[in-house]
Amino acid sequence: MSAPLTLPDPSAPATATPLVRTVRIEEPVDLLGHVPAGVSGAWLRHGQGLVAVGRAWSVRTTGPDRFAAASAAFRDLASRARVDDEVRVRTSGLIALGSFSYAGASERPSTLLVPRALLGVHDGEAFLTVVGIDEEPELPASWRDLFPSSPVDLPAASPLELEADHTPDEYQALVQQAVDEIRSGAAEKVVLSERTSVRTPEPLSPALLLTRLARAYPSTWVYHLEDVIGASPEMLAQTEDGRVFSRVLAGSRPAADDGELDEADRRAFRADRKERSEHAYAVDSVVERLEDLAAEIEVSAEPFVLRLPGLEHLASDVSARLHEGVTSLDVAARLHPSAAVSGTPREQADEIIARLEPHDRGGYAAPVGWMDASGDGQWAIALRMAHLTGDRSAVLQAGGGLVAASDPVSEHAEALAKCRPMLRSLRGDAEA
Ligand SMILES: C=C(O[C@@H]1C=C(C(=O)O)C=C[C@H]1O)C(=O)O
Repeated sequence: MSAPLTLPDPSAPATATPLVRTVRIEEPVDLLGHVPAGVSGAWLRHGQGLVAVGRAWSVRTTGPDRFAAASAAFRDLASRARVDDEVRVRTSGLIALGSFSYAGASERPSTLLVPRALLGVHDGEAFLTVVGIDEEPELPASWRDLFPSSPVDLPAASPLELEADHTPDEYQALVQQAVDEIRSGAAEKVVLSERTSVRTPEPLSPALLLTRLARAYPSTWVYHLEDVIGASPEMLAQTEDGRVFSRVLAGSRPAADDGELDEADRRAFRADRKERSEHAYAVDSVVERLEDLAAEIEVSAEPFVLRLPGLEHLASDVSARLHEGVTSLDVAARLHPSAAVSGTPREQADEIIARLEPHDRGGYAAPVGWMDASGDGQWAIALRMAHLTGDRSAVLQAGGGLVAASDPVSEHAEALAKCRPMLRSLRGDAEA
């Protein structure tokens, strides 16, 4: 295995001292109304969270130890931090946003980044954090100077140009090949995915995409850092006060956008043997690995149905008491990739994925989130996402779990349904 490569930002020497100041904003703040055009990162849910501008410090890592290397660099930075925080809520003070790559062999670096400034809302309380490296951070006269209003949402200009890596027939043949390998005993579950390249008529605006995603999918964790952007329904590792929470999704079906779903229909989905087995692999993968880091693990007695616009998932919540000193990123690193995004057994599934998927997954299906100086934080799985690849180009990626009973046509439909949140936000309309 290659040694991990750690690339600290050249502007931040190893002795860098972060000076952090968080001040309360007395007036109510509509966070989604203040995602500025130059946003450098974001984490949004139910209208709360963090919006970032600039970069005070960052570390980039690659290789199988990319999590540990990034974690060590941030811990080192945090040990020197001087923090003046009058708000003292979960997301105030020294915060790093992060996006990791799916594979240890990926060429795309994983990043932890401390922004120059963060606008935050937590439990209705608004605040501004500013960070200086080796110098006092400057507080602006008004928080609006750093976080002006979000770009104005214009109606869609003209249609997107879309090109999937495969034709529907080709993708279904790949699914069939994976299913055949599963039937022959090579693995029990494999999560295969498809990429769709998009060209847009107008330059892409991460700020606009974020506000659209957060407004249309308020219950998801909407994220952006570096080249990834999306609206994830799946929480890999959330820690607070010595406890860890993980929401495992596996087993999906397209659903109506609104209107109440027939209860009998939903019961049938929950009872479906194929969906349940797909789901069980994912839950087991999380529970087994959590055992190394936590005790008193509790799992939802029965999977519940998580409803999103256009899609439903079987979901289980897992919680546990963390062993002393274990950080949110330690948990994310241990759980990644769970069988919700790789398969079972993990090594065999990842081998099949690397063979059948034509491209490196980059940040797709990998941890994305934030962490504070104590190591507490939230790491979602970067799903329902795009890689921003150019001024007017992005690559969407989505897939689904395959077991011996999977059907290529419905799997293809599921992968397409999972692209809809990003397609809709790219188009700026309700149709996708
Ligand atoms: C792989 C994706 O989603 C994952 C796979 C699911 C499934 O197979 O049912 C459901 C949710 C996610 O864990 C994706 O969105 O691309």
